[in-house]
Amino acid sequence: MTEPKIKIWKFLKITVSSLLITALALFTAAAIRTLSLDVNVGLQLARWEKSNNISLVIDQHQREELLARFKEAVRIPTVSFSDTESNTTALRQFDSFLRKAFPKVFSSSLVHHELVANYSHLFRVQGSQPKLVPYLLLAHIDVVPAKESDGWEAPPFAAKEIDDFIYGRGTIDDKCSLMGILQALEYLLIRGYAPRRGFYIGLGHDEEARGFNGAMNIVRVMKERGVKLSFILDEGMAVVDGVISGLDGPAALIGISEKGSANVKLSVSMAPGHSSMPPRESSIGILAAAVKRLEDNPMPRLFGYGAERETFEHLAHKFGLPLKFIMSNLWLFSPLLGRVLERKPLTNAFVRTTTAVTMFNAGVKVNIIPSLAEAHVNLRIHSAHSLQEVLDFIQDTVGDERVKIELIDGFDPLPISSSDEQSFGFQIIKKTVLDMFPTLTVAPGICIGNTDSRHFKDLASDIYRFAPVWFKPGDVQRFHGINERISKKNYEELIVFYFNLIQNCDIQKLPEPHTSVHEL
Ligand SMILES: CCCCCCCC/C=C\CCCCCCCC(=O)N[C@@H](CC(C)C)C(=O)O
Ligand SMILES: [Zn+2]
Ligand SMILES: [Zn+2]
Repeated sequence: MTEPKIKIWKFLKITVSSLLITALALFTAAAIRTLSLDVNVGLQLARWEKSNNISLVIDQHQREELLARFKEAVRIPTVSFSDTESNTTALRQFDSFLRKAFPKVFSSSLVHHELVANYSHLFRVQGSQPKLVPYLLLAHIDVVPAKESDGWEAPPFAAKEIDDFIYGRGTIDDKCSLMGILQALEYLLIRGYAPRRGFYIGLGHDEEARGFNGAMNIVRVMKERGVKLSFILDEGMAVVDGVISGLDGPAALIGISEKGSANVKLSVSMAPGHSSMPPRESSIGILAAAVKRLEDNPMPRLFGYGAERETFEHLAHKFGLPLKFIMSNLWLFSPLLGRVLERKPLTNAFVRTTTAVTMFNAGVKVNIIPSLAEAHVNLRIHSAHSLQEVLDFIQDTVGDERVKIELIDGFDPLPISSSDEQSFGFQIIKKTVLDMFPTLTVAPGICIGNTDSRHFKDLASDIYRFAPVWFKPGDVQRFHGINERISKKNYEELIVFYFNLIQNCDIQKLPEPHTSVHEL
């Protein structure tokens, strides 16, 4: 499989002279604007409240036990096959497994547990200072289907260990977070920890089938109780290491929004007939032409108008020149960078609303002119676009009244969560990451897929999508793909991350910010 790296160094093929001419022309036109060399320099926190955090020391025996528990979780095939079909036997088995694996969590007087919609779980961990607004950690129990015959190196529900990695469906999506959160809480409770700030843990059972039963019912229960949250942390983004070429060192991308989505059905109906007397145009031909027009006319380039702009501005200082300069001045160069990023599917996803034709059905027999041809198009909506604008664009591009266009489901891009120095959730996550991995660059990111957290948007204005799962070159394809795996070390890091994060959330307020912007 081809590695979907950002071919940043293709920039080098852009001649220095053309770059300078463009820059100078635009610079003159925008003479009152100031060029910056690095917009991220000042974004560091000054001083944190002194804390007495317990540090997590894991001995060899505990290491073996925590890995055995994780493997057991992966071996339970909690597959969501579709919106209506899931493995309910496995979901019930998973419930029993959790109670056995984390006895302290299920027996502590500080923890209230309830089953929601039969298979989802909601935990409320009581804080000693009720004035501190609680937060929510989310993960999901279900996984997408996996077949060994697709090319897995190990059976997908065996949790086999190969070269210090555990292979299996759910190892990164999302049982590592689920088990990491509960294992961290188990360890904290064993050590006698009682949080100052209360928090919730929500484990949905049908995220891979849109979360309509699990997450949505957890939301309903929380709304009925009038819960308001300071922030939410769910799956989504990760630590990328060598995935963005030209970037010096690994980066933790904390998702501050996620793209919107739309599923649109296109259909053409005609009178059926004998294939010996074909009409000049068939339903298949008309529909195929419409689909081709959609593929040939991608949605407009919007790079720089959405939250993706912040990602590149934050990462700018980790690139060499000229990229550092370009990314630090996206007010000038975003059209240029957008053109480069659109060349690869992974980075194109950050540039525009994407259009994917995912299903095409027509015809029942070789000698019958088909009466109905149908195609499904899945669109992922850029944060500067709206669902309505996308539907209007499809209508204009198809431009054929014989093609019926129906919106099956869809939603706008999610609001953009705060990521400044006053942002409690973002800064707590950032501090927790940097305490563990001091050399990482932390930047806000956009989640190109959707997560259960979108159902919780009325409960918190700040939603983050992140876990410190390390993605190296080739790993992004393991997500919903073959050979999904996590290293034993990385799983242990996730436990430490949640263990520290929960304690870091106990601080009363963030330290005072300080800023400085270096200008040319
Ligand atoms: C600037 C380049 C940055 C590259 C970052 C790459 C990091 C990629 C890491 C993970 C891939 C994104 C996965 C996001 C989670 C998606 C979960 C999912 O599949 N959700 C479903 C939900 C649906 C409602 C069933 C979806 O289809 O989106
Ligand atoms: Zn997931
Ligand atoms: Zn998934």
